[in-house]
Amino acid sequence: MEPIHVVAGVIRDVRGRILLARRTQGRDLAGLWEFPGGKIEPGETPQQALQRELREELGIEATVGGPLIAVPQHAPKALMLDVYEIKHYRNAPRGLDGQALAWVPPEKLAQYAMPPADGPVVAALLQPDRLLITPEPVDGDAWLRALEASVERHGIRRVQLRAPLFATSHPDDWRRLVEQACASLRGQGVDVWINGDAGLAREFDAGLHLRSTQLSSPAASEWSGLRLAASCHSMAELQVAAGLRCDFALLGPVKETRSHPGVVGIGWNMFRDLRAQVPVLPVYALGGLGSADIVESRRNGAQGIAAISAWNA
Ligand SMILES: Nc1nc2c([nH]c(=O)n2[C@@H]2O[C@H](COP(=O)(O)OP(=O)(O)OP(=O)(O)O)[C@@H](O)[C@H]2O)c(=O)[nH]1
Ligand SMILES: [Mg+2]
Repeated sequence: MEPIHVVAGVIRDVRGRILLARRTQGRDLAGLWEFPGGKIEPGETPQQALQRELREELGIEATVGGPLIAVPQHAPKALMLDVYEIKHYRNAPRGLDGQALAWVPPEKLAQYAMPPADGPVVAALLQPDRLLITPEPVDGDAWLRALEASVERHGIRRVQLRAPLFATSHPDDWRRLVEQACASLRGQGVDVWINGDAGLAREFDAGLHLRSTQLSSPAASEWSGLRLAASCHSMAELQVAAGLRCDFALLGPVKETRSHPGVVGIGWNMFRDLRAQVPVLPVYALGGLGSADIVESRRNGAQGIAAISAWNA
């Protein structure tokens, strides 16, 4: 069955607060908060549909801006939640269907109970759209300096410290590098994640980025209290990541990569289809992608791009 195409708007007031509407009784998902909007009718463009919905539901005349993210969802209902920024609008929004309205500071959005597909929308508003994954160090000091420079040059706000070979062959050097990297990246305002090692994540108060192999035997007690993210290659792994309430997952490879030559990517259609199985979970796309792919990734339901090669040059 074709998914229902739903358009919704991010409407801000002069203080930067965002408008949520509460779904009224007697409809599906009653009582949950949502971004105002509704279903596209035959013959309408998404922008026309959104203008009409906002006129009908809120009494405003809106100018639709750029797309934020389009979240595909398979179940419980097949839909595509296609969200746009509202550039400006005339009239003060009112709940014309009797729905309650709330102006919510962005950092408080997570306190409102929303439908599953809104999870990635809120993440797209609040969290970084690019995630840098480190390469293996050759020389530790050079690795650290290069990391700081890449973060600066590419405007990176989220980093995964990953070096499985070096971490195994030089565990003490790796621990020291992780310590230095955490200190310096935090000074640059970066959210730091550590690949695979719960002990290091705990010691340096970073998130734990789970390898896909760790998802097959979840060590819930060892990970308790840590922020979790996960690398996934299949629907089953994505479902484990969602079950662990990961902050986000990585899914790929979308295209063939320099680090894995000869491994064919899954492509955007497959990416979208897989991520639609776990609507609530923010998912970065990776594999042969960089800054130029962020817009397309958002059209396919991604939080953005994760990459080694693109941002370590
Ligand atoms: N407007 C809106 N709909 C959402 C959001 N998240 C989400 O899952 N949906 C789902 O998308 C569908 C939107 O349909 P709707 O009920 O608002 O449709 P509508 O305004 O055209 O009115 P209708 O109820 O008369 O059909 C619902 O199944 C709703 O649960 C959201 O943030 N905003
Ligand atoms: Mg509606």
